[in-house]
Amino acid sequence: MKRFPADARQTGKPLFDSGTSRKLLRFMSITLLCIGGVSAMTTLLGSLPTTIRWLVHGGIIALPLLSLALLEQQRIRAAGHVLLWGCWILALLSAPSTSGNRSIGVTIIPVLIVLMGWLVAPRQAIIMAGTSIIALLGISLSEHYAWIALEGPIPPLSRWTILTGMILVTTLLTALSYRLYATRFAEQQHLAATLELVTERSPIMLASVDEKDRYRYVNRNYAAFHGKMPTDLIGTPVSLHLGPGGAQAPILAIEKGNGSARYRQLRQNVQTGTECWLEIDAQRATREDGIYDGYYAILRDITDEVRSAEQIQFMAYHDSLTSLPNRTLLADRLRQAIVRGEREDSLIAVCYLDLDGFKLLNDTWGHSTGDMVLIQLAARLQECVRGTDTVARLGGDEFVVLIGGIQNRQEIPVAVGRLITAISRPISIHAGTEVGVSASIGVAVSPHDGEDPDVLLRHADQAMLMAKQSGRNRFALFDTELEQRMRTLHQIAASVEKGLADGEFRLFYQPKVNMRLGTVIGAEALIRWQHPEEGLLLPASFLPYIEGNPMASRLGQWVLGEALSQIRQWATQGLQLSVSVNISSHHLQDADFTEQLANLLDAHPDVPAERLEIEILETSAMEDVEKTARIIRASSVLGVSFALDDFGTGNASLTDFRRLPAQTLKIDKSFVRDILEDPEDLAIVKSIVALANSFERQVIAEGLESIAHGAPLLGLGCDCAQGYGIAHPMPADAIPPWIANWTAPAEWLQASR
Ligand SMILES: Nc1nc2c(ncn2[C@@H]2O[C@H](COP(=O)(O)OP(=O)(O)OP(=O)(O)O)[C@@H](O)[C@H]2O)c(=O)[nH]1
Repeated sequence: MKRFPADARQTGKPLFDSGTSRKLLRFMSITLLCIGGVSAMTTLLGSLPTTIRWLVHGGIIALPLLSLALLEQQRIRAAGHVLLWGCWILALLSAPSTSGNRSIGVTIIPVLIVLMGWLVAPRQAIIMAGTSIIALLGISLSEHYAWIALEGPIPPLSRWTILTGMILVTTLLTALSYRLYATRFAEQQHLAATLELVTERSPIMLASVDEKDRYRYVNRNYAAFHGKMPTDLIGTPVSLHLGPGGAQAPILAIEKGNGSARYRQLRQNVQTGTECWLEIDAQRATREDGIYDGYYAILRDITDEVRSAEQIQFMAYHDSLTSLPNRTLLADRLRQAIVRGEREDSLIAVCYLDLDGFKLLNDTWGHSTGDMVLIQLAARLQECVRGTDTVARLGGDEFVVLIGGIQNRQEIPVAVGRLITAISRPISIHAGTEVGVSASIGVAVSPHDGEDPDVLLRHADQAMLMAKQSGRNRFALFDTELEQRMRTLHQIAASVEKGLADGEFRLFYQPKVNMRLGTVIGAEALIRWQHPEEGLLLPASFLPYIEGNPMASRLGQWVLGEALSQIRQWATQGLQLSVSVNISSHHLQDADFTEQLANLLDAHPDVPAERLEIEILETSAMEDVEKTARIIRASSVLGVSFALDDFGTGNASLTDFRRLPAQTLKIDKSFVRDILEDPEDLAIVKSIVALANSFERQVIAEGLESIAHGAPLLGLGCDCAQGYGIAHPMPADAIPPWIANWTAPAEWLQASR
């Protein structure tokens, strides 16, 4: 019978190991065979009835042979049983022939009992001892009442000599057995005590349940888990503490697992009131006869393991800052959404968000404030979508929102509009301080723009870049034309990069003059691309394509450096000329623009910073007046001056204008071109000049197409101009001779008087 662990004290095993048992049994069998041979030739059993005599003779031969055969098959215990029980029966059968229970045969019974304990099992030895007493009692009674009147001849050996020998052997064997039993018992006691110590001290919970589903044994931990003492549980039905379902669970698991089962279960720790994950190892117990005897279970609290596995799992699929799904989980959700969309015949909008100017926010307020903003935005985005939709962070300032269940495309702008509104609400970063954030969003719609997660994400990303390039804080829907355009943009940016590396870019210079004084006041640097196959290209054929691309900033830096080198070169030729350079709004918005400028000026120490002027489009300055003003102020500290290019086209309000510390206004050529015929344009130019005068700014007319255009400008107080009417842009080495030869037309001098 298997019991755990109380029954560990009773092993029921023989004292001898199988090797010793085998040797002993073999020895005994052979000895018995010899005895059998000798006894067959003597008249030892002569007084017995013939049948019993032959039975005893046959037994003495058959038993050892059978035992030896069983030993051959490694069936040691069976061999032991056959031999010992067989000898015992033969001893009893032959007892009457040699004077009943005083016979020599009977004297071997104690020896057999001791051997039974050694070789087969202590329990069998006890049975043999008990039945021996009954059998011997029966023999004594039969002798007394002379039921059996068998009196044979006295055996040739002296009965007393054999008796004494047998008593000595039995005493010796008994003493030996006692020692062996005592040692084994002490070992068992020690093992049981150790087991008890281990089971009670270990964090493991143990329970043994009987065949009627009652606790047979529980250790202290198990009982404590249920808020009880072991004595409160032992003997009570399991269902009383775990409910019928809880009581059935291990039994079902064992049945399913063919005798043993390992499974996990979430259970309430009654003592602490917390929920715990338990790992349960259950094993069916069976009695020796194979009958079900309940089960025992080892339970381990694996809550920490489960929690940390959950944590690791969470970290593998979520962004650590915002706890939003990461790229891996997003791909999975997107796959599921595509399948759901196909099933429900609905659309999925994949919205790719990239915050605008987040680098500057980080640089201005610090990385931890940036983190705070990202966390707040993550929460806002989640508020904008349904529980079935997904908001993921890809890293940096990039998020993706999956919106499913869309029935028609008209719903998309509404949903994306909600995202834009949520993002643009001011975010409080410190007590009383708020920042404004915007995002550019690209939207790809499944199934039209792709049915594969990677393709959809790529298309949404491309659309997002378009939204960025079209001015930020807006969204763009992906379309195939857009993809083509993106590809073209990418190719142009790559060839510009190559052209820059191969030195194919040139700067041309267009003189700027003071018409009233008849002097050259500077030159505007204008980029040209000496393309190896397409010849000299004007900026309109490549600049718009790299707008918003990092290449634009790199090209802008090259222009600034080249212009500074040219100023220095002209100075060495005795020509002190100021140069203005056009800078794109994206380049100006580079977080390190002022730093780039300072580095370039440092690289040209002999060029006075005042000789450099930066022209920015009025329209782009108006996109973020505050930011542009900040950059202008920071760069002006270096000595560089600024001009607002194409002035009059950007609808700058007076407030904006006042906030922008640019020293010069360049009147857009569209107004200058028609001043001779169009009184409205003349009026515009007049008001710009008046505005410049009121705010003490310089003013210069762009696109002066003829000498005739000069006089009205001079009449309005606009003394400076540039344009084809004065000179076309020309290579740098053409500038000195042009200046040397240029004189102001007489009409201008007259108009100036
Ligand atoms: N605070 C914070 N900043 C991050 C984190 N990861 C990336 N960034 C920063 O986020 C900025 C992302 O900048 P970009 O998207 O390249 O540039 P941007 O300034 O947003 O410019 P545009 O996208 O062109 O509008 C970089 O400065 C990164 O250093 C983060 O976990 N926390």
